[in-house]
Amino acid sequence: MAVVIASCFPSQRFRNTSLLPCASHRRNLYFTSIPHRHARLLPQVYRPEGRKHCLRRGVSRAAYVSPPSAEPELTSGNGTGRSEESASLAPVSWGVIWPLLAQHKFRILVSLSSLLVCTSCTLAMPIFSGKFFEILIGRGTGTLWKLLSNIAILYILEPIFTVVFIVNMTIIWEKVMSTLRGQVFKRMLIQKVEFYDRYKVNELSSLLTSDLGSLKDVVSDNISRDRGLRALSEIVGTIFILFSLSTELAPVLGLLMVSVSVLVAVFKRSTVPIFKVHGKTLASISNCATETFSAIRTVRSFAGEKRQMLMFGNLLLDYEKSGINLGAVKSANESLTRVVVYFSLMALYCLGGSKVKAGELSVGTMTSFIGYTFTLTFAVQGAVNTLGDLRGTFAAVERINSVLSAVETDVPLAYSLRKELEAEQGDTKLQFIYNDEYLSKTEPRNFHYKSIPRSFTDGCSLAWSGDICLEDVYFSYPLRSDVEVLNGLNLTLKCGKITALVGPSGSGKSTIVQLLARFYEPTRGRLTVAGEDVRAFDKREWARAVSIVNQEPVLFSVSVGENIAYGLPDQDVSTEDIIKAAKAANAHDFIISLPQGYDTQVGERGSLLSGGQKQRVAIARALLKNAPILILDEATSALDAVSERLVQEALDHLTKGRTSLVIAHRLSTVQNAHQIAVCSDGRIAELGTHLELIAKNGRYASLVGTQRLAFE
Ligand SMILES: Nc1ncnc2c1ncn2[C@@H]1O[C@H](COP(=O)(O)OP(=O)(O)OP(=O)(O)O)[C@@H](O)[C@H]1O
Repeated sequence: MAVVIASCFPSQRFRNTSLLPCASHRRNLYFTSIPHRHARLLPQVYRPEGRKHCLRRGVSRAAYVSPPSAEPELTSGNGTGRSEESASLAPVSWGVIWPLLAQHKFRILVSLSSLLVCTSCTLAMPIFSGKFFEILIGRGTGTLWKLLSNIAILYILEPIFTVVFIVNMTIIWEKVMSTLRGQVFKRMLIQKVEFYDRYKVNELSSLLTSDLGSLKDVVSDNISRDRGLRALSEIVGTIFILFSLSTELAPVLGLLMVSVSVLVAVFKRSTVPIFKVHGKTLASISNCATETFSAIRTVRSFAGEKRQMLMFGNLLLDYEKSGINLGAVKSANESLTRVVVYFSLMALYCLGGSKVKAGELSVGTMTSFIGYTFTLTFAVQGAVNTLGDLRGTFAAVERINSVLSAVETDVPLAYSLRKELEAEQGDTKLQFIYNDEYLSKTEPRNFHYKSIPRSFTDGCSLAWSGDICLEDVYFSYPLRSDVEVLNGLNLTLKCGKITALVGPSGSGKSTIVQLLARFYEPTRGRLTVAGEDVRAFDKREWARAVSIVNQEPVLFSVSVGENIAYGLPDQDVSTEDIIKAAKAANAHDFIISLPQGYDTQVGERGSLLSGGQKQRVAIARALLKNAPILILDEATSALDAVSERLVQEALDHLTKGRTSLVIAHRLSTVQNAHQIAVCSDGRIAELGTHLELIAKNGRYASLVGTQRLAFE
């Protein structure tokens, strides 16, 4: 695979440079640097010190490019190339968990050995009890003190090995779960954007917390005495000892086992739907609470508290009902289990008692038998409870797998992420992030580009020097595939110039933005940069070539400085660079007046800042990113006059030298654009300058006339 580090020249010029890959086979590794003549193509706009435009650090910025002769094979349709195999690989399955467990072979060995020792101690106790009674009634061999000292050794060894067992099991499972959680999170991040249209944020976060939590608990809650593996080993050991003590009495307890097992099987089958309903209702409760609190201002403004309470109350009733159903099934099973145990004990007393009376069985053996009955009872009940927990866990795992079945994986994104992670083995403590065995397994086998996606440096330098074109683009949103939003749209965004996009609501303006950002791919037609299809470029790296500033910029709940530094998420950004970007975005003055300056926390989604302040932080972030393509989606429409002036100044700075697409409804913004495109019914109906379009007296003139493009 050809690897070129940080080349800033357009890919079509590979043939003309002395720094070309030196072999034609794409698996060879190539290193090169930026030819100066191409670096000069970059406009003289704001660049943080120390940052070499498109040049990114070391191997981490390695870019995968094809040999010059190969033409890119673009994936068809939405560009996924997903295979059946990938769909069948569930994110939480034995196939995924086994390799994670296998990394802890030594600990597993220690755990199983200590389990063997502590179970043997537990199982030896009833035998010693029997011997104790034999000695008391004068029939036993050996002294009482010798017996008691043996019992004391058992009492010391059992807790010690229990600790060793629990500690090791806990370490193994916590490590496995961290990796699994990291992998599921990663799996979510590589889904296509429509995945996030389909599922609520809260549903997704509960998969990571409560559903995966249930998988974690099934081990951590079941490593105590009488549960899980320990219960299972006690059951096996007890049955073995019982048969060696008395072949006549053992079948009585065997009957107990069979009965309980049948009950467990019935329980297992009957509770799956109840567990599912219970889990779903809990998720709805959590959704309702999240939605209410995140939209609290809307709730207040409509006096909607009562409605929200009623909605929440109804969900609580559903949860209560499913909880009671679950409890009823559990209690029926619990009492049936007890009935079987008591029935078996009675049988044991009758049969065993008569054998002792007839001298066919010693009192000690009978005493041991009674002891084992209780051991078995507790162990079987523990195993039943574990099975109950497993039911809940299976339901949770099924939920995770059904949501994360690979249907919506954004394969090109997954591909570029994997390559980047492979090249960048970072913090050893976070190896589960970098260890990408899982991603490579989930990557569909039939996914390939005839040539490997080109690098950011290619896409970036092309974007600095060439036009961006939407060529005969058709598009419908995956969740509404019957509605064609774009119908053969053609639009050229001239390099380094501002294109304003206007049009009636719902005409497809924001959809064009989503396609330019490659959140979605066109169903037909293509997007090109300097004549090259954008799908030829590495998707994550393409993201670095496009900056978007929205009407409602989303900030992270960290400090102002960290929010600005997010413009370069993989780099250590210096304070000077952050301040420089903030100054250029007209944000520095308000930031230093905040209580902790650049360290001030902005609150959830930036709620502790005003709209104009958030907007300027977002612009500073975009300035730091220094991407060649800029999209402003109604960036000033929600601001008052003063804020708008400050933001507009910052935007003027930001748009300088970049290929910009501006969606705006203020005439002042629109008429200063180099060209104006009028979008209507998913096409560009008119294109020209303000004066040209007014003279044409068409749709644009009518938009201005009807004040849908507002004068200030
Ligand atoms: N995620 C989505 N899934 C399905 N349909 C969508 C989605 N987003 C937008 N649409 C639909 O696509 C059409 C175009 O929407 P778009 O947001 O591009 O219009 P717009 O011109 O930007 O409108 P406005 O000026 O009101 O923001 C609309 O009919 C809208 O309902």
